[in-house]
Amino acid sequence: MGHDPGQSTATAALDQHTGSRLERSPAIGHRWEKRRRYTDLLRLIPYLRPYRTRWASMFLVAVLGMGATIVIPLITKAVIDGPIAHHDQHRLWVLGAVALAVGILEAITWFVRRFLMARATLGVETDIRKDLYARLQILPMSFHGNWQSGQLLSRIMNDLSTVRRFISFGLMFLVLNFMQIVAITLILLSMYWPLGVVVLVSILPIAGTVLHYERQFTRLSRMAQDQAGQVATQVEEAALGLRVIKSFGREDYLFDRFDAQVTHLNDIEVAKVKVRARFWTLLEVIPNLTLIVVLALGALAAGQGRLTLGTLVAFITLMLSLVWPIASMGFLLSMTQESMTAADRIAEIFDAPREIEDGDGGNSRSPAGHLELVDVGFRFPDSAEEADWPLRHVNLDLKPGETLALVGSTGAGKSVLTSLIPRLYDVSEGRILIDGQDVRAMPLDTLRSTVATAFEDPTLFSMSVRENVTLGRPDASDADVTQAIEVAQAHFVHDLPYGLDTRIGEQGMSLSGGQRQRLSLARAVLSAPKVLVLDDTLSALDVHTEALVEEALGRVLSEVTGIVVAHRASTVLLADRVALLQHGTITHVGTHRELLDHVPAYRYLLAAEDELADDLEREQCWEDTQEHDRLADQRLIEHAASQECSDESHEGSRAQGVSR
Ligand SMILES: Nc1ncnc2c1ncn2[C@@H]1O[C@H](COP(=O)(O)OP(=O)(O)OP(=O)(O)O)[C@@H](O)[C@H]1O
Repeated sequence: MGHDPGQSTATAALDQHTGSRLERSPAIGHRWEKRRRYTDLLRLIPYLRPYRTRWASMFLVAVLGMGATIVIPLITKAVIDGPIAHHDQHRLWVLGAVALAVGILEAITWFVRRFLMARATLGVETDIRKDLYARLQILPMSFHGNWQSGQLLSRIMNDLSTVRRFISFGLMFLVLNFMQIVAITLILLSMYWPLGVVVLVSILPIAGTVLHYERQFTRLSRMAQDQAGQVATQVEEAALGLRVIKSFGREDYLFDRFDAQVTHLNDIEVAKVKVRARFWTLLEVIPNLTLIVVLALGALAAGQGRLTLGTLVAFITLMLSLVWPIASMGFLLSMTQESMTAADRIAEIFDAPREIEDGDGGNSRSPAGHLELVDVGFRFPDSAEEADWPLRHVNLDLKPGETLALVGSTGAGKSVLTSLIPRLYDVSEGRILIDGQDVRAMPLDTLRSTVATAFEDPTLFSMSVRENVTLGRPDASDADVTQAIEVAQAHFVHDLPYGLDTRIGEQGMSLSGGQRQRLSLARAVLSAPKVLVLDDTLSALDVHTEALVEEALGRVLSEVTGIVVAHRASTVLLADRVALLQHGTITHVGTHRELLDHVPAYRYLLAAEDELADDLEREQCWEDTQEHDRLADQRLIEHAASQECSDESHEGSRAQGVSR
């Protein structure tokens, strides 16, 4: 094949705009070229098992239809060489009736096959889709960090539909057409072998054409599918980031980016169409050319009496019935290539390593919540060898019921550290223990019901407020929900149009940042964990609401082991001790006051001086108030005592008076 400008444009475009992304990402890459492409498609075939009876019936009906297609020309031959040649009207009626019956049978098989097809294969698509979704749920954070959600979306929607179309339609016709071509060629050879050989020889260029275009088409199919994922990502980002885009007035900029991506998808599709057009044209032209040759040679043979007229008519009719199966092979083979690359993209998700394996250590007793980090080190799974470790030699020991504030500069690794506890990531070295048991040995269900996290950037789902809050504990009673809402000071939910049953928008966008944080906090509190992790959960609250939440949270934290990521002194005061995270490790642990007094880095981090001063003042004020209250109480007691004394003396003197 010569140089294809359409294809090169598409390739260059993809390299420029998405190729770099594809190559960078270990998850996508061009691994597919090295894979055994057929096996990925074959791996999906077992999904047909529950529907095998329907599929087998569909196939049998289709074979019956194919048989009818082949039989009709043979009846035609019998009619021409028999009743017509011998002027036998009775046999003509009989054979005519048989031909009509076979024609009706063929029509019925078409109808039944289509009816069965939908039922046999839509279920397959649904089953694979459910399994894919389940797989996405258990794949680790590192996988989701690497993959654009648009790529996942396009795989779970477009690629699966491509595979389903192939399984329901393409695969069956590929097999049927192949059977039809072989059967008709054999019949043609047996009818008049010289013409049969002509037909057989014409299959060679057809096979050559298929082999020639197959690789190009596969490559372009894969590029188009990856690019469709890029487009889906752009749409998703534009929808989610609409507020930012509008506020910066950058709609045109986003549109241009989208336009570029869609144009590249278009270029690839055009390149695909060009390859397909050549491929299909040859597959259409070759059988038609063969037909012309057969017609000429057949007419010659019939003229010389080596072939009956009926045989020639049947031969040509059968040849004509070969044109569609051969021509459609182009379409079917391109469909096969597309579904192979689609299956390959689906297999990349199924094959992505799980990384976080379920622990099998049984621990039946309910955990107390003693949390230990022993020489913990962490680096991201796909980070370069020479990259720094975000965390190294981290040691912590939190007794049940103790709360620790984790303080560190932005990007110090606080979130990463907290995400190691529920095993969103696994430690790279060292151990995390809960009640002496390594978290990696705990069943994930147990671990994640033991540890609950409220994140700084809370995600809410498109469901009711109640469903969002009870996510970690679906069986929570109304009283529990009310209590969690009380702790999180999320009373605003009662003012929503349908209260707790109000459906909140995509990502809870109809709520403010602080409202979302409070629902996320209520969710974490409600799940009644033994270890509660609050990753800067109160950052979006105003000081008054924060103070109310902290007061209620203090009660919750006294019953669980808590880690509170804190940037503000007010939050730190929730904790019994504070740990300072610097340079990827815990450098100091102590009380807030100890660290304030002795660690300049801590002082620098926590206090804008005036905030610190306020804070100290508040503490001092609180202590003063306590002292004041104590003194007041003391005075009250003394006053009451003196009252009692004076009353007594009064009573006494009255009594004396009376006695006197
Ligand atoms: N998925 C990731 N892959 C690679 N590096 C990451 C990833 N997530 C975070 N990091 C890096 O790890 C470091 C620690 O991030 P982390 O989110 O824990 O910081 P943090 O202390 O919680 O910061 P902040 O106070 O701003 O929330 C940062 O340098 C960050 O860039």
